[in-house]
Amino acid sequence: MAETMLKVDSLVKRFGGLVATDSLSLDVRAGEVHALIGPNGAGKTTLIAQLSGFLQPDSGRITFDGRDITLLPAAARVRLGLSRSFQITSVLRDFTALDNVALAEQARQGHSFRFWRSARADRSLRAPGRAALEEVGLAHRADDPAASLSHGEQRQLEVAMAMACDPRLLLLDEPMAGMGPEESARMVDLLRRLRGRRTMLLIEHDMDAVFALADRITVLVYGRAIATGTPAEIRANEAVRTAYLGEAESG
Ligand SMILES: Nc1ncnc2c1ncn2[C@@H]1O[C@H](COP(=O)(O)OP(=O)(O)OP(=O)(O)O)[C@@H](O)[C@H]1O
Repeated sequence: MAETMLKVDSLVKRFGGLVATDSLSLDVRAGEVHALIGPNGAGKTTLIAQLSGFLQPDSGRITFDGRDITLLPAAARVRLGLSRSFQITSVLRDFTALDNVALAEQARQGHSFRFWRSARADRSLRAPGRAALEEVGLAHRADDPAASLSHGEQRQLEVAMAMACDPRLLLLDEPMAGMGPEESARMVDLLRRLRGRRTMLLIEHDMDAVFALADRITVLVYGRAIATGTPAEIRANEAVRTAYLGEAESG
């Protein structure tokens, strides 16, 4: 069995009286695409925020490559190879696709976005930037302003921005959000190409995409993991059908 890359042990996060992460444990194995699904408000985003270091858990432990990272700041996690895909709002619209990737890389290295001029000029950032654009299928758009990219291409750009940091584990927070069927299919293709080369934790509402991509799926309901298994196991799981899939299918 593949080694465990990320391990979450009995994680708890409360917002006042609400337990958003409720004694949650899960593991992500090296090389797998692990999807996290669950109804609205299940706690998916809250979990990703704790994994990436934007939220501090109340208790529990997060281990990455055998190292306890529970209290590590976000930037330090990125340097260890744990990278969250950028949100579309962090794409600078007047900058080219390549500039955006170079800036993301520079920001991850701990520099400020204020020094964008040097990022533009810095050749050491441009080669990995081009490679990342190549990897997501956007090389032909490298010199176009981000504003001229379609919604789908901007989301591909977000993935390239995360890839520029050469992550060992990529946290993808709803990469298909707001996409039409064609754009979604393109993103599924992209993630399928990355599969095997990158370990991914994927949060996604698009069940077709999840079942097409995931090696394993964890189902969250009210902050708890009610099941983890292969897509076939999750489909057949009675508790999951009742709590989520049945509801989604009938609704
Ligand atoms: N900063 C916060 N303060 C108070 N409550 C919060 C905060 N962030 C999230 N919550 C609550 O925690 C619960 C989990 O929210 P979260 O956004 O993690 O769910 P989700 O599974 O990502 O939902 P969605 O699929 O709608 O994005 C929800 O009840 C939400 O209202």
